[in-house]
Amino acid sequence: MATSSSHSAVRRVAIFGGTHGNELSGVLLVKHWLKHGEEIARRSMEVRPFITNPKAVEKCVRYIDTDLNRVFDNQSLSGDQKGKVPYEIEQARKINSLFGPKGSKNGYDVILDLHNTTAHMGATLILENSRDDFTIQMCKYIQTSMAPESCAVLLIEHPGVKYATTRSIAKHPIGIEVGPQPQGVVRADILRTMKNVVNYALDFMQYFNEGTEFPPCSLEVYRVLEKIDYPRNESGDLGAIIHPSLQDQDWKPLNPGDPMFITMDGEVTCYEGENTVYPTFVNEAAYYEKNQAFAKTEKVTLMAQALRL
Ligand SMILES: CC(=O)N[C@@H](CC(=O)O)C(=O)O
Ligand SMILES: [Zn+2]
Repeated sequence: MATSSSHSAVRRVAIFGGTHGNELSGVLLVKHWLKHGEEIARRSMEVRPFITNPKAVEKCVRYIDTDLNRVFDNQSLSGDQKGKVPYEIEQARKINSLFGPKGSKNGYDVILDLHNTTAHMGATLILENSRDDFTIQMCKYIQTSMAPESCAVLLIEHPGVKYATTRSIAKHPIGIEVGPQPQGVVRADILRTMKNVVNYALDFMQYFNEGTEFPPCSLEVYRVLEKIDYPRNESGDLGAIIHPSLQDQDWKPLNPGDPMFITMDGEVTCYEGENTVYPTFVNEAAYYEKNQAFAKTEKVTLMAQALRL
């Protein structure tokens, strides 16, 4: 077995902001970098900032017709949909032709997609593939550089839960999710954290292109297991809300018997699973419509081989 994986140089990197128009750290950073490209320039590669959903940004909403970050599947991208095409599908096709096409060797090498969450997740890297050594090494580098500030890695590779993200058209997609930040609001601390993560990611790629060898590494990630919805009544309205002892406790253990939800009358629903899980996206505003109160994750350790050019 090879002891190091050899990759070709990173030539083209895109930084996406405004995939959700009301997640303002990424919107402001990308708009800034469109004017001040020198701040993200690195000698060995092209770095292109891009606003992915300009109409949603203009209106400061998550999306116009449908969630852009769910429509990068082959069917939506292929263009055989009849009738009036939703704005985000049109936009997805445009983005796919500029930065993809998805699954081809012509796609961008890396796409960093910037998001904010209303959940108390801190800096989070979203990884789509547990066997992509390049991206695992990048996550490790970012995590190490961010210390002592924490930087969790969320692995969304799960047949039932995975979705077709905007960044998935790149060879190495990575989501950068930072919170808590309310929708339509920008906080300097959250924006600064996001900017630091982007700069560390770019530094990693520059070092890699210069021939730096990264030793084998292990990476602790939180792997998504399941989405949990709020208790709801027959009409689909909320029957209970996140319990105060779960609120803001993203990445903290949820043990059997721990409270999850509380009704308006004070009735508590507890976690009845057998194993400790690690909730994330707890009380994310955008997920009420997606029937998700939080996601359960488990801790898993990934391994990556040594990496060099
Ligand atoms: C709050 C939010 O928008 N989160 C992103 C996560 C991701 O990019 O994978 C989403 O649901 O698309
Ligand atoms: Zn988002």
